[in-house]
Amino acid sequence: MNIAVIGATGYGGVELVRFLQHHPHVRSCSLYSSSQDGIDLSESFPHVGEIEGAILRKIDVEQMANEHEIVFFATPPGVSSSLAPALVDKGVKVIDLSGDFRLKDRSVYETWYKRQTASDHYLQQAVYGLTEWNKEKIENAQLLSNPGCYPTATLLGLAPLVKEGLIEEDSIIVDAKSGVSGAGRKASLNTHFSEINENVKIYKVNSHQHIPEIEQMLKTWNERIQSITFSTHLIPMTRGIMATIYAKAKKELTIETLHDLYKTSYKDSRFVRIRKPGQFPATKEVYGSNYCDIGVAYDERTGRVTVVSVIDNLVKGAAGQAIQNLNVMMGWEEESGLTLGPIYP
Ligand SMILES: NC(=O)C1=CN([C@@H]2O[C@H](COP(=O)(O)OP(=O)(O)OC[C@H]3O[C@@H](n4cnc5c(N)ncnc54)[C@H](OP(=O)(O)O)[C@@H]3O)[C@@H](O)[C@H]2O)C=CC1
Ligand SMILES: CC(=O)N[C@@H](CCC(=O)OP(=O)(O)O)C(=O)O
Repeated sequence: MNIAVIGATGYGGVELVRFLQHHPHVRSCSLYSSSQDGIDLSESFPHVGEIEGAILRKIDVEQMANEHEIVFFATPPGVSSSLAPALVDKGVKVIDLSGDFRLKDRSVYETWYKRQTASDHYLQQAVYGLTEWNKEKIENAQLLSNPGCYPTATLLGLAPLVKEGLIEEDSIIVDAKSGVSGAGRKASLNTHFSEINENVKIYKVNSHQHIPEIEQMLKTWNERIQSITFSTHLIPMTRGIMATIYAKAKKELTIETLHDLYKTSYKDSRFVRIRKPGQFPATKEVYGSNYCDIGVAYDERTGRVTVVSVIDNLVKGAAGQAIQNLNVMMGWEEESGLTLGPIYP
């Protein structure tokens, strides 16, 4: 299998390289850069060591289509929507980590991302890669749109409740926190040390681009869901997302029924772990791994459910889930290359 990674010099891309290096079905992959062709990836990232194919190559879609069966995009918005269609037309399988193909309605993308994306033909063809809940479509996907980091944590946390119709459709509130690597490697005023250290910042209030992505998926599970309240915070850590989700139950529940629902919903999901009643996950418990860990609670006084869902934004929230999707698309074992557990402490 000839694999290519575009954007290998970024955080998502180099995380793909880390996993692909140890993937049992991948012998080598070619790495592409729009700004550093001819340079060895280990110049930017000494931790990857001396690897085959480490010399970054210039992006040339025609030549890539001839050489590769699979191309990953780990690039900023706007790149895959302009380059991927030509690859797809030539029969290449594309896995895109950016948001370019996630929203089915172009006008919604333009409103939230403030830019243009690909034509409807490709948007409709793209399969949303929330692996645990979309496996049948992923198996046959040629253009795979990997979910955003916050949507992955949020949707895995909400799915059992929404699918079972257990919560009031207009009552969902998501309070999410992210480590700074979620913003990518490029330096910016908002993410440099003295802005982040000993600080917590809320950002993109009611305007985060992941709001329509989450709502789009929730609506496919329950068409009565219209909108959610979703807020994001930057916290002083490198990796990790915690999504704390609140919703009003339609009828009285018990913690036992809730816990059973989650256990049953994810009984065949290798990468989703449900905490025992009364226990909740922390981001360090998934650090560096492809796990999504979930804890649930029911407050008898208010009739509200609380769900806590944690992931590593660069793994289950990006490169790990992308490789999980590659495995499903190729008919390989779903956990191939992803079996390493979290790093702790
Ligand atoms: N960081 C995260 O936790 C997550 C990120 N994502 C998404 O994944 C994508 C990559 O994110 P991340 O790795 O964090 O970002 P980074 O900023 O760390 O890396 C992006 C890479 O894209 C390449 N690039 C920039 N402009 C272009 C261009 N015009 N054409 C081709 N390549 C370009 C750059 O490499 P070079 O200059 O070498 O070409 C750069 O290293 C983004 O869309 C992001 O939103 C999704 C989920 C989680
Ligand atoms: C901490 C941080 O800044 N996170 C980024 C995640 C961006 C991302 O993953 O963007 P797409 O999924 O839309 O490509 C953010 O909140 O915008």
